[in-house]
Amino acid sequence: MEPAGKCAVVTGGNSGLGRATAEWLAAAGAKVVSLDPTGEAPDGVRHIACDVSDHAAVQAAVDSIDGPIHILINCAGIGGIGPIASAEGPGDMAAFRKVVEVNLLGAANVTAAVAARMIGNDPVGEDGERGAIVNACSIASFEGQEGMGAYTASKSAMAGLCLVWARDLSRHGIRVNGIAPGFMATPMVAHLPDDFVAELLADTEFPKRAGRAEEFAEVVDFVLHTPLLNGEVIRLDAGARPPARTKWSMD
Ligand SMILES: NC(=O)c1ccc[n+]([C@@H]2O[C@H](COP(=O)([O-])OP(=O)(O)OC[C@H]3O[C@@H](n4cnc5c(N)ncnc54)[C@H](O)[C@@H]3O)[C@@H](O)[C@H]2O)c1
Ligand SMILES: O=C(O)[C@H](O)[C@@H](O)[C@H](O)[C@H](O)CO
Repeated sequence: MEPAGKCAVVTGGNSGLGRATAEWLAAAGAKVVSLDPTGEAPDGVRHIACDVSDHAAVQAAVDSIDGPIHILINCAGIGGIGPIASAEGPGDMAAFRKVVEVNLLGAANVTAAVAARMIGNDPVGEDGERGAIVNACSIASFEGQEGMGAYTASKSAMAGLCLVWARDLSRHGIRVNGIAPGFMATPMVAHLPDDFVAELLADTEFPKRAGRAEEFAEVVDFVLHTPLLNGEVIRLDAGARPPARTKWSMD
């Protein structure tokens, strides 16, 4: 899927990985729309204020986009830390629900609305491709650390859904893939203490540094331009396999 002249929806396109991807898509000649409840879209990107966990708002936002939609990047996401239970009692189920509602159900809301539109697109190129969808997964899709239950629930589901949604949509010429980053330097993780981050990065293989948002956008570029890639989740984590817990997180 060549972005030039296409329409791309990026959720969470006003910050971090989504913003870098929206900027790359716009520079590549796509018409880009960011669905994000806060912040400002990059130059040349249309912003629709939208909470992806609000099903009706998502449908209205997608309906307000004229013409075909070819590309969807599901980047909207929030973090959340807390054990399922502790000596103080049960874990915070409202917080658990919120993370799953945004990261998982939000992505499902947008994918349902956008994919339904993609199905009506004219087929493009020798394969007759109609659309391409990329899900922001996480290293936590595979190795969630202590206290990361809600986030891991959402991100392991997002990874699992790449194949299922690819299977749902293959008959319509729509591909679905995921990218699973390790620690990326974005506003989402800017509040984390330096010693915690240092310990995480020490566990990477090579290179031992945080990823840059532009490196995520470069993998999106590769995914969009590689027609044979479908139902796959690409790790982008410098070979990191996080331990169960960091020294920092121990009591
Ligand atoms: N930064 C990392 O280390 C890292 C690693 C792996 C995966 N991820 C995932 O990548 C994605 C992007 O993360 P980031 O680091 O760029 O974070 P970020 O906080 O910089 O950007 C996330 C964006 O999502 C938006 N957002 C939050 N809730 C939303 C909602 N309900 N509806 C629509 N938009 C909403 C935010 O306003 C923000 O603009 C997330 O799904 C995150 O889980 C991040
Ligand atoms: O998805 C993310 O926002 C990040 O990758 C974090 O999950 C950390 O890198 C992880 O805690 C390391 O185990």
